[in-house]
Amino acid sequence: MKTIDDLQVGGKRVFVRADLNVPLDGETITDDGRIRAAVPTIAGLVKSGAKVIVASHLGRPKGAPDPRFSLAPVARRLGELLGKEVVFATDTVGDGARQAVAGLGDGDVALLENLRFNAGETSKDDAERGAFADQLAALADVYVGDGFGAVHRKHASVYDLPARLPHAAGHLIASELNVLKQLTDDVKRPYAVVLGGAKVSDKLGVIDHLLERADRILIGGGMAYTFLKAQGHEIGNSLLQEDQIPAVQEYLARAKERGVEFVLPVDVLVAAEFPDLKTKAPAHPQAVSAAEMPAGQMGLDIGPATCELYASKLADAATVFWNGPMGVFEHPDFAAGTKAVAQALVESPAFTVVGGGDSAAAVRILGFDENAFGHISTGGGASLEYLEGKTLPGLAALED
Ligand SMILES: Nc1ncnc2c1ncn2[C@@H]1O[C@H](COP(=O)(O)OP(=O)(O)OP(=O)(O)O)[C@@H](O)[C@H]1O
Ligand SMILES: O=C(O)[C@H](O)COP(=O)(O)O
Repeated sequence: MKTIDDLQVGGKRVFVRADLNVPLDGETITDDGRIRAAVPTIAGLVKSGAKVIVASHLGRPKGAPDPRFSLAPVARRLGELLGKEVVFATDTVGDGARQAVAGLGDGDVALLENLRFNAGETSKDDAERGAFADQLAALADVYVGDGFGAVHRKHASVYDLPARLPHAAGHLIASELNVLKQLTDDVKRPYAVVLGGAKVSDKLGVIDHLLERADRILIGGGMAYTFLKAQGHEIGNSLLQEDQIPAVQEYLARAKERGVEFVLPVDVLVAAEFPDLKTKAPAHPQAVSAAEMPAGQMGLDIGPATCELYASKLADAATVFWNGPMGVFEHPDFAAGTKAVAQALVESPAFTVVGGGDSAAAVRILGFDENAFGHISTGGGASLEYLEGKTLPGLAALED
């Protein structure tokens, strides 16, 4: 795979596919980690005198313009971080984009509007995606793939566009792969993996692979309840992936056979309903045994005994990979589990990797110093699929 250093970019129009999909509260960016991670590549291109065209998706709009998902606030923040004007194009491949690109001098930067305002970006139809990629290709001379968080998506700007232009990987992709390779090639043991979060169906599959790799797997977040149910426990109204129960039972049996330690919550925090994340009104949580969750209640965080248990299981690990918050950390009543795991990682001498948009944001929003972790990956789904050994479309497309 060529890197950006192999390209001659001076005076050329360089299309940078970044992942600037940041959490927004209205027009306020609540965590700018992904924008900061994109800066080294963009700043390097500016320094080399390229005409830089940055593009990204934000959220999941339905293939048409939707102001809630505009990248305008991101353009402002990117400009602040670069210390220079970022011209914002009001569309992605229309007059706005063409004019913005035509007006670029050497070392200037434009950000296109959300790629997903165009149905072609995410289409399953090769021809429709290809037609959109042709329109994007007309804007640029060279392609730099740097949106690590989106490389697992077979989308026009990630997969089809690099085939149409000279291409290379940017600094973020290169540094993410450098770190994640250490978890696939020569991982230092004991290797512990902590999994949580809400995208349960996306993430259960990775356990299949981890059973061959990890020494210890700790489960929290919304994922834990499918495991507790599979063990025959009552889980009230907690998040459940019912169709995955047989798979989960098979994972538990295989873990036993292979001597992989599988650690599940021993207690959880429950409440009668999902908390209000806007008002943050007190949710009156109750700590209960994981084996005795009351019917009608919902598990929303790991409990205090589990926090201690998980901290002890992480204390002597040599490598830790963590994806997915332990609870609904956005509400103060259910942030303790995520804080406890983050604290355990900070105190551990292990090489620690935190992967995932929400997990990385949680660590920063809860006030942890990101430098206290070995690596904070900008990719959640992307890093998990990479660890699974899957071929990622956005990486395959950058190979020669
Ligand atoms: N018990 C629970 N019930 C419901 N939601 C939960 C629970 N525990 C955690 N969550 C939610 O999980 C969400 C994060 O999960 P997600 O799987 O998206 O994490 P991520 O991998 O870091 O992000 P991404 O995959 O988007 O990069 C948070 O918004 C949190 O509120
Ligand atoms: O947040 C992410 O994981 C990436 O930006 C990809 O977004 P997606 O899951 O909407 O494709």
